[in-house]
Amino acid sequence: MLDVIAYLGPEGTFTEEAAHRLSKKLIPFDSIIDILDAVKNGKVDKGVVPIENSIEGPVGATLDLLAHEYDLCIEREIVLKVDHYLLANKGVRLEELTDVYSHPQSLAQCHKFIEKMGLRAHSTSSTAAAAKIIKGKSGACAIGTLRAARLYDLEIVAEAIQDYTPNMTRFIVIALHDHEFTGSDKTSILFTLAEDRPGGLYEILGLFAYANVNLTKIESRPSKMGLGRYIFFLDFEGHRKEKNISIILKEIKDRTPFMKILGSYPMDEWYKKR
Ligand SMILES: O=C(O)C(=O)C[C@]1(C(=O)O)C=C[C@@H](O)C=C1
Repeated sequence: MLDVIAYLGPEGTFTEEAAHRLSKKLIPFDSIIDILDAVKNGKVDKGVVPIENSIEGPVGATLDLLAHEYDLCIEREIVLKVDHYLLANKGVRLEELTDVYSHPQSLAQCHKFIEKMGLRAHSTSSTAAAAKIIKGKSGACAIGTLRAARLYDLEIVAEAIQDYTPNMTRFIVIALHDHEFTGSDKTSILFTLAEDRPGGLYEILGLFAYANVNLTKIESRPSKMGLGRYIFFLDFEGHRKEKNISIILKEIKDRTPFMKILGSYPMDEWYKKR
């Protein structure tokens, strides 16, 4: 039985492309919080959301919702190569364009192009939403996918307009439970420090170095408790049920006021080929 997967819609988004790697039974949602809600309430089996990009960095909404609002698991990661296309209504020439619409992440990943073209930028809930919005809109263009051009009958006026190439976005698959041991896994956690003192973060990171566990990502996000108070997000190689990892996680739990294990899941092929 194919899983029913929630993704950031409408049809034609990069998140849809990532979700298609899991299943053909996809349901579009307008926002990341709606996707997490659908997973939490059992309306879908899983949800696919973006978590970081190689140009723009973290997707704050995903990190903040997983930290503060939802107790859900990361079951898998999907790394996608993202090429942004400039889409416009049929017959419109590049020099006639004045306004560009797209998801904030896409606008940021194409910042130099937008500046060079002198376009006014407008944020939308997704790239495909932008493609629908510009239909029939004079002087308007959208940054989106090849599929969105076909779905919404738009012309491609410029290709691969992102500021840097390759441009990769990492998505996570959110479920109620995380993955069993597969032998080449990653684990994601978050934690806060008891106090702001020299060596506080070093002591936590040192637990991994001492156990020869490789960290693949560290990110700090505001804890919302005041300036200078952070939540730290860590990704590292290994499964939470492996003995050496479980010992580290117990140590962190004993030394920090707040720690969450977001999940253990198979490492995407992209990381294995690096
Ligand atoms: O709007 C889309 O097409 C999305 O899938 C969202 C999203 C994102 O939020 O990062 C996904 C991949 C790209 O980095 C640009 C936008």
